[in-house]
Amino acid sequence: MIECREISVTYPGSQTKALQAVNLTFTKGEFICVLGKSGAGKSTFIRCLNGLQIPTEGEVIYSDQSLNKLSEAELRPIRQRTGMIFQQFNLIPRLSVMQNVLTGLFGSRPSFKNLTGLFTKDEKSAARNAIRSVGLNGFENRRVEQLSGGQKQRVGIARALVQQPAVMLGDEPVASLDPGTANQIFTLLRNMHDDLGLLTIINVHDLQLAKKYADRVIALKDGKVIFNGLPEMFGDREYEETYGDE
Ligand SMILES: Nc1ncnc2c1ncn2[C@@H]1O[C@H](COP(=O)(O)OP(=O)(O)OP(=O)(O)O)[C@@H](O)[C@H]1O
Repeated sequence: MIECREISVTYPGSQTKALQAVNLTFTKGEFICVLGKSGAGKSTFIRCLNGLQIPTEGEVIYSDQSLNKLSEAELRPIRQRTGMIFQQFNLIPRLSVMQNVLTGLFGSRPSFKNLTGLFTKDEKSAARNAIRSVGLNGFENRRVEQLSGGQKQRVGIARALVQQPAVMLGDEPVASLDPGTANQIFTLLRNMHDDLGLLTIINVHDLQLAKKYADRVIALKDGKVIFNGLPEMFGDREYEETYGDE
């Protein structure tokens, strides 16, 4: 479904590669966690998967299309089917839960419609269903700034869900949450993944979460893949290699 062929990223003005010749293949139905210490290249990697970052070398193939070769207009439907959740939630704090979730539909509508802020009955109903499925029934009109971190991430997930994603990407989505809430969010993501048959790829700092929820673990170090396999094969030696003296 997604294939990374020898992708490398060098940021302008930087001497080092943030990603170095990464070769990986991802299939529908897989739930994958990407581990690595700060600066290992996890965010850069996730951003390459939906065309937010175009590799300086190599290419990402998404359902037989090379992302390098697509125009912004051609990338749009791919991004629309790719839900993305973030560490800092990337919500609009002063707007309601409902209004934030509806922004997930922006990519599928003509821009002039987004300027009006008007949504159809069906769109509102889809947003309400997404809000219900993340456990926030009754919070539709609550302003996001009044919610806890875990509730905010649920709104982020509902916004991704309303896009009817085939792929769900997460860039450290639980890094700002306490361990109990982080587990609840991962349980929600895993259930959603199983129900909808998604491909889910999530950056996470916490090895225990990766071991508990992932089908496959990938570890990055200095932009290189140093582990790619079953969570139970990621042992002390792999931990030491990934995190070193952290
Ligand atoms: N916009 C940028 N310009 C220049 N260098 C960058 C940029 N973004 C990231 N880097 C560098 O690329 C490398 C990989 O960064 P990246 O953010 O992908 O790592 P990460 O594993 O996600 O780290 P963290 O967990 O701290 O977010 C780091 O050395 C970082 O300093």
